[in-house]
Amino acid sequence: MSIKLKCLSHTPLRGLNDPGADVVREVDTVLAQARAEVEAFDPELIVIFAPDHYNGLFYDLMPPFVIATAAESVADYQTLPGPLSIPRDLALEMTKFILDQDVDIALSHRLQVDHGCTQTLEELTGSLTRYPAIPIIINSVAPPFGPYRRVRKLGEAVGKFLATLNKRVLILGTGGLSHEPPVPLLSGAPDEIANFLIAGRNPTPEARAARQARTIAAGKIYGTEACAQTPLNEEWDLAFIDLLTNRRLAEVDDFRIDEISKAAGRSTHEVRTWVAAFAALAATGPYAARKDYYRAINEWIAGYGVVSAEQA
Ligand SMILES: O=C(O)CCc1cccc(O)c1O
Ligand SMILES: [Fe+2]
Repeated sequence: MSIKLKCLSHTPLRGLNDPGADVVREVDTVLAQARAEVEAFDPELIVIFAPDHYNGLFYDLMPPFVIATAAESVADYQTLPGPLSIPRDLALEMTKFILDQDVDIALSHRLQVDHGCTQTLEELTGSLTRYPAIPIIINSVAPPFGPYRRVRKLGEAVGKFLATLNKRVLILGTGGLSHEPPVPLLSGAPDEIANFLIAGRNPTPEARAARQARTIAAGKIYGTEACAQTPLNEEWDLAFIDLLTNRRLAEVDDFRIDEISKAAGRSTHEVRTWVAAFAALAATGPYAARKDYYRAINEWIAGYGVVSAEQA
């Protein structure tokens, strides 16, 4: 068993509403390096913890955690279409193992995944099918959320399963850090928006284009006084990265959902995927982690970070 981890932000505005060329180049360089490391590691399995943004999962039945044996990209924004390459039997075995660890997880034999999963797969591997990958979706965008300690337990269960395999495994977490894109809330929503949040699967191309235009417009004013959304919070982001790299993961058990939403934005909870990823790695033994990159990037609506770790 050999395990490596990468956690990084995603943003569908990359390429659609870019910051200055120097910042774009900086991030390109960081991602090229990360991708080269993945290529050199040559993983036999990827486990990707990802959020969903009302593309695959809706309030008609909103699960806290889902694992999939088959999944297809909805190709939102500029992401790749097509199926992921999921090892079906191994995903089923992992599901049973997680349940046996007293962690409830929903199972999908036909999941739709969005940029929250596919962007990172593409950035780190060049496609959606380069390596066998098992996606685990953690609800991070559609409140209410369970406590962070449950996410840590989920990660632990996954890590214990990975420790039983004799494989090179890459664990990925995608999303965060601080940010609040214009994702509507069900609470108080007018009927049309409520209907979308409850049962908005497979929107028309026009609806997708309108959503993309809304996000781009938000990116153009994000962080200014004209913007109603909670701004980026570099201090929160760096403290969170510090907690991970200093192996203080247990502290997430004290995280307060509402406080984080207020301090760093409602979508900051995508860091739940990072918590699960690190908990999985930590369950396999001691680890060493490093911060590869951080910058608060308003144009992308992203406290943008990249962190790597491996067994020590
Ligand atoms: O739900 C949507 O369509 C917007 C999603 C979105 C926007 C900006 C930064 C992100 O990280 C992100 O996920
Ligand atoms: Fe996101």
